Amino acid sequence: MSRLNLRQIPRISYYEPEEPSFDEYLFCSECGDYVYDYCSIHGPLLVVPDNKVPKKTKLPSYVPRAALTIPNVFLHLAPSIIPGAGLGVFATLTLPAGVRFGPYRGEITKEIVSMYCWQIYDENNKPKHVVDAADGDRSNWMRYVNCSRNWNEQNLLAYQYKGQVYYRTIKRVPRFTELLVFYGSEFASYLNVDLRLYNSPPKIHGNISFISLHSFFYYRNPDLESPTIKSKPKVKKDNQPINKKGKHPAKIMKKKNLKEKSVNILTKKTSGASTKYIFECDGCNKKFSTKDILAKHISYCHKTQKKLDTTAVRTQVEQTPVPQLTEIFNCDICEFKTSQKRRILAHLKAHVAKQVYCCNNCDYKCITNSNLQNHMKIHTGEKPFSCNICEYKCIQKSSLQKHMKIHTGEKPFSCNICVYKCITKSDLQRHMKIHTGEKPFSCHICKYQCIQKSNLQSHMKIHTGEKPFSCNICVYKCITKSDLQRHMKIHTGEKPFSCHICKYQCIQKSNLQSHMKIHTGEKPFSCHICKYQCIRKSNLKTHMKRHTRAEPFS
Ligand SMILES: C[S@@+](CC[C@H](N)C(=O)[O-])C[C@H]1O[C@@H](n2cnc3c(N)ncnc32)[C@H](O)[C@@H]1O
Repeated sequence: MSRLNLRQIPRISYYEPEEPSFDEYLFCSECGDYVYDYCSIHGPLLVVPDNKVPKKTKLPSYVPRAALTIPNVFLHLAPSIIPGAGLGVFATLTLPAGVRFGPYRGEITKEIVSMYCWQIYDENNKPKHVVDAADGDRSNWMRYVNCSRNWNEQNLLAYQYKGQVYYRTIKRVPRFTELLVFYGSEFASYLNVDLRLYNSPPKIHGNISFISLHSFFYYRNPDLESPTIKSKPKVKKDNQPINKKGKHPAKIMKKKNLKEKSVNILTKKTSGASTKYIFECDGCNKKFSTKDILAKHISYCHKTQKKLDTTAVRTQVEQTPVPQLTEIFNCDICEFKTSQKRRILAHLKAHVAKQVYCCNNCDYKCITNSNLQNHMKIHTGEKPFSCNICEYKCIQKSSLQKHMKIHTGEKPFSCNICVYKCITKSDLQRHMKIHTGEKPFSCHICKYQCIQKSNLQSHMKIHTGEKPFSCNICVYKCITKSDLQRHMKIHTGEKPFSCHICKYQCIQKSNLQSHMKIHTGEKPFSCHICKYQCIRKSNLKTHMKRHTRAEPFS
C-alpha cells in the first residue's frame, strides 16, 4: 500500500470557528440578553439607511452634506427642545422600538478634539480610534442627535457593532419627538445633565413602572451603574440581565465587554461629574481638559484663522473660574422660560392674579398694566413711533426698531437648514415650522393647515369667495395683496429672481428655491408607498393621487 493512499482517507477537521468579536453581539431588549448578529426569536432590527447624497452634488457652502443624509421619510432636523443645544433630530413618523440607524459617520482620528466624537474600542477594551463628525461635509445626520437629560426622554441607545457606532430606538418614538441618546456620564455632566436625577422615577409612571424602568435603565446604561447595583447582577427583576446559565465562559466575558460598550462616552477622561475644563478656546469658547487637546482643536477647527494662543487662554481661564451657564427659570404652570429672576416673579404673580388686566373693547387679557396700555393703542389708533425713511408708523418702539432693519438690510437671524434669513427671532421660529412640519392653524371646513394665523385668515376667503384685491389691467382678482403684487409682475415682465448657475429667471422666490434643488439634487418630498421623490410638494400630491386611484405611473 502506497503512503500516498493516506490522502484518500476522509479527513476530520478539528478547526473550530473563531469566537465572534465582542462587538458582533447585539442586545435584544425583548429577551434581555445578548444575541449574535440578530435575535432569532424577535427578529432583526429594522434598518433605516441614510439618504444617499451623490458625491458630485454641489451644495451651497451653508448646507452641510450631513444634513442631507437624514432619512427624510422618517426624520427631520429642527431646533432642539433643549434650550441652547442648537439643532436636533426629530421623528417625522412614529417609530417603533428596535429601529437601527447608522453607522455614525465621521473622520477617523486618534484624539477627541470636538464635541462630535465617539470612541471606538478594540477587542481588549482599549481605545482604538475616534469617529469625529465635527466636519459637516464628512459626516452624516447622526452628528445632530443631542444628549438626553433624563431616562424618560432617552429614546435612542448608542452601541458599538462591528467597529462602528449605531443608534437604535429603545422605545416607541411618537412623531415630532426629538431623538435623544445618552452621551455617557462625563460628557453629559459637562452639558449640565444632573446624573443623580437621570434615573429618577418619572412621576407619571407611578411606582410599578418605576421599578421596571429603573432596573431596565441600569442594565442598558452601565455607564451610570453604581457599584452596588453592579454587584447584584443575578437578581432577575423585570429586565435585569440573566446570562450565566449554560453559556460559554468566553462568551460571558465578551458580553460583559459589550455591555460596557453599549454606551460609549464622548469625552475621553472619566473623572465624574466634577470634571473641570480649564482650557478654553478663544475662537469658539469650547472648553478642554488638556492643553494638547485644545491645541489640536485649534489646529483642526480654526486652521484658517489667525493662530490662537493657548498659553494666554490658559492663564486667562485659570485666573477666572469657568463661567457658569446662564440660569434659566421655568414656570411650573405654563411653558414660560426666562433667564431673569425679575421676569419669572412677575410672570408667576400674573398666574396668581389670573391675568387681571382686561381690555374693555375686546377679549384681550394681559398680565401687566403697561401691556394693556400698549394694547389700547390698537383701539385708539395711536401710533407714536414713525419711520423717518418711509411712512411706517407703529405702536411699539420695538416694532419700529424691527422695521428699520428693512431699510438697513440687516437680517440677524438665519436658518441652520436652509438659506432663509430674517429680521426677528419670531420670524425664524415661524420659519422653522416649515422644517418641523408643525402647522398649528387648521381650517374647520377643509383639511387645510398652516403655520401662520394670517394664512388661515386668507385661506378662509377661499370658502367665502371673497377676493378683495383686483388687477387694474386684466380681470385677475385675488385674496391677498402679495398675490396681486406678484401678479402685476406678469404685466411688467419683471423677473426679479434669477439662478446663479443657469439662466432661469422667475417672479417668485419660492420658484427659485425649488429650481435650485435641480442643481443640488435635493428631493425633499418622498412617497411613503413607493420610492418616488421630488422637488415640489405639488408634484408629490399629484403622485399620491395615482396611488389612491391606482393609476399607472409614467
Ligand atoms: C454632537 S453635537 C449635537 C448636535 C448639535 N445640537 C448641533 O446643532 O450641531 C453636541 C453638542 O450639542 C449640544 N447639546 C447636545 N445635547 C445637549 C444637552 N442635553 N444640553 C445642552 N447642550 C446639548 C452641545 O452644544 C454639544 O456640544
